[in-house]
Amino acid sequence: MRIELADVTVRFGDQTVLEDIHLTVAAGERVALLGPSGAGKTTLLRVIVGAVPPVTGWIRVDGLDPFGSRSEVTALRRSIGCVRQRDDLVPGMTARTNILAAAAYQWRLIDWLTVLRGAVPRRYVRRLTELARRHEIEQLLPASVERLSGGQRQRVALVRALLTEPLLLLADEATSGLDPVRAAEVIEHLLQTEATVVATTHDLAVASCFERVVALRHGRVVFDGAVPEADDLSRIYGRALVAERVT
Ligand SMILES: Nc1ncnc2c1ncn2[C@@H]1O[C@H](COP(=O)(O)OP(=O)(O)OP(=O)(O)O)[C@@H](O)[C@H]1O
Repeated sequence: MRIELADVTVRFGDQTVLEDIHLTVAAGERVALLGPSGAGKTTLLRVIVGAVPPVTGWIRVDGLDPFGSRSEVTALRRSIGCVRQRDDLVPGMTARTNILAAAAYQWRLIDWLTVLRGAVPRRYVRRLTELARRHEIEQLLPASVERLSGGQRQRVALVRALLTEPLLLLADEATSGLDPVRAAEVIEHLLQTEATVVATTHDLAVASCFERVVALRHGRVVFDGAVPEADDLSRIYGRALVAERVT
């Protein structure tokens, strides 16, 4: 999905959180949104999904307005998958049920009944099997999510986001709290999808896995291009922040 933002400014009360954002992401592109805490990364994702309205500017996702008519909003929400900062898997439920619940808004009664019996509705069987294999969570599906490690939970959250075949995948700090090896694995899995991907991160090592980096600072785009070298970043953020790997 192609994303276009022009002249987007967001304020919360007196605080300007995003200022004059101009950004175009081509269909199929993979973009890391890099920046220190409070830079406005999550807010930018929330603008794209229509959760936070800008005070100026406009947004189009595949030509649709996330703040437009009900049919536009419904079409967009069905085409967008999200992996959140702290995965919001439901405790007490298995990984399989958590993943299937993502498709709940598309369910018919027969699907609900199938899931209540502990099975996968027929129309999701093939896709769940394929995704579970690709993202190496087949063995984890029957496990209660509390028993999974952070990296396993993030892979379950990723499969949950992909089950509905999103054209746009938004990942908000999908690797936070993971060690560098597990973080790299999650990113590798994230980048296997054919969807357009926009992923926020504090971490330059994570950002460097992407073909394009958009860096935010104090709500403004301060870099947009191929993965910057550390020297470029030190100009952008100052040496102290780079030393902390933009945390
Ligand atoms: N709903 C809200 N109401 C008021 N202020 C908010 C709201 N959401 C975010 N903010 C503020 O906007 C600023 C940017 O927040 P945002 O979560 O977008 O930053 P971020 O770059 O994603 O940070 P982090 O990496 O820590 O998640 C912060 O100062 C935050 O406190």
